[in-house]
Amino acid sequence: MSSNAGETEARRKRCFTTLTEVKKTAIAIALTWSSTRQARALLDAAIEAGQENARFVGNVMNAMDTLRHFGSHSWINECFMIRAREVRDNWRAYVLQRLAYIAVLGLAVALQFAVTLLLLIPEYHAGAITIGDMVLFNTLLLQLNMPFETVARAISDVARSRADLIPLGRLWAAPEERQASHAHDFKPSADQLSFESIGYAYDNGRGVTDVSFKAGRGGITFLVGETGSGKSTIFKLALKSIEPDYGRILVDGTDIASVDRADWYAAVALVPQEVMLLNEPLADNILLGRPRDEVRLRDASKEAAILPLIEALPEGFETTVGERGLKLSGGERQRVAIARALYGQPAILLLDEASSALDERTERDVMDHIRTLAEDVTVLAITHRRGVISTSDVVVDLTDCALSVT
Ligand SMILES: Nc1ncnc2c1ncn2[C@@H]1O[C@H](COP(=O)(O)OP(=O)(O)OP(=O)(O)O)[C@@H](O)[C@H]1O
Repeated sequence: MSSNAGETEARRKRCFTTLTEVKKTAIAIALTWSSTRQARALLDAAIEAGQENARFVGNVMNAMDTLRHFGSHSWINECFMIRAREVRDNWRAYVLQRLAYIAVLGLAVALQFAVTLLLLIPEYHAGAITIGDMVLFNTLLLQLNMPFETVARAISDVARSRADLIPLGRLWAAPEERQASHAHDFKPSADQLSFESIGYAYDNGRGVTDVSFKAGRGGITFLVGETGSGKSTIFKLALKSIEPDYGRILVDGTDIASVDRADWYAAVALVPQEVMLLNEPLADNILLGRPRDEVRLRDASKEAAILPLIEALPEGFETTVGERGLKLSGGERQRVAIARALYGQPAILLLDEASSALDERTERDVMDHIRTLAEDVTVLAITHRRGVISTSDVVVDLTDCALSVT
């Protein structure tokens, strides 16, 4: 009779244990399913934000020269901080969600373990279960560690992401180029640019030699010449990216070597061959962090022959241009770059084959606008297409650096 009662009691306990296990498994599966769905969304957002940030960082690295040239440090820092914060917030949301899930799961496992142990220890004493069963519990206990390992991995991922961002921050914050030792406030008046017997040799001995010419207002000064004749080198010298080995570059009689770089950049604008665009609104791509002036923004866009296109867009100046400006054609990208240069109302404008991606008609429109501007601005342009040159322009032929002005 008592052995029957004992068996019934043992069966009841086994039933209870099995039921508890089934319930716990069902709850764990439901919890894991719903939590994983939520975590996936958060993880996707975190990875997306990370990738977006990486793309942004890549663009910024490619565009370092342009951004420095337009004095966009604080704007780009701000953009960078916003994105870095977004990445951090997304990862934090993901980690917190995982932590909550793991905490609930861990508690449930611990509770189940405690209850099961309480029930099974008397069974073991009664000889109903073996030591092997107890080892099984030990295995369960070890499994409790796994969620915590996941947390540790997530935290180390966050730490690694942060570590990835810090070097860029340091790079960006690094001191810029050395400034002219006797720098002074500089404002060009007549904007006449004179190259006087300039020579520059790269490490490989190539470069330019004895280049002399003058560029002033009233027409565009075109630099022409065979490939490798030194056109881009002349631009690098004019932008103070490199310093001449001999000779002088004067602006209104002042050697630009003595002009502070920031003052020089404020006076000179470059439209490069390779246009750098960020996946930001058109207005931001033109302003690059400079204070927004609606009239100037419209005027610059009009002079760059891109205003009608911008106004035809549903979001106008607020339209984002896509990754590296992919939503725009080559010609449109160049016109944005021209508007960007003109927005700063420069005294000297450098165009590095700035209209080469435009179709003939648009190129003519843009160059006509620029020719009008050349009444008030000194425009120096590199071109391979002689067709864009008009009779009012000046041509500096750099072929073999044997300079001839026609
Ligand atoms: N960073 C550099 N390092 C070494 N040599 C260079 C460098 N940049 C240009 N050169 C050399 O200096 C010379 C002038 O080059 P530059 O790029 O100024 O010519 P370019 O007239 O602009 O050519 P292209 O019409 O092909 O753009 C060439 O012989 C070129 O190989």
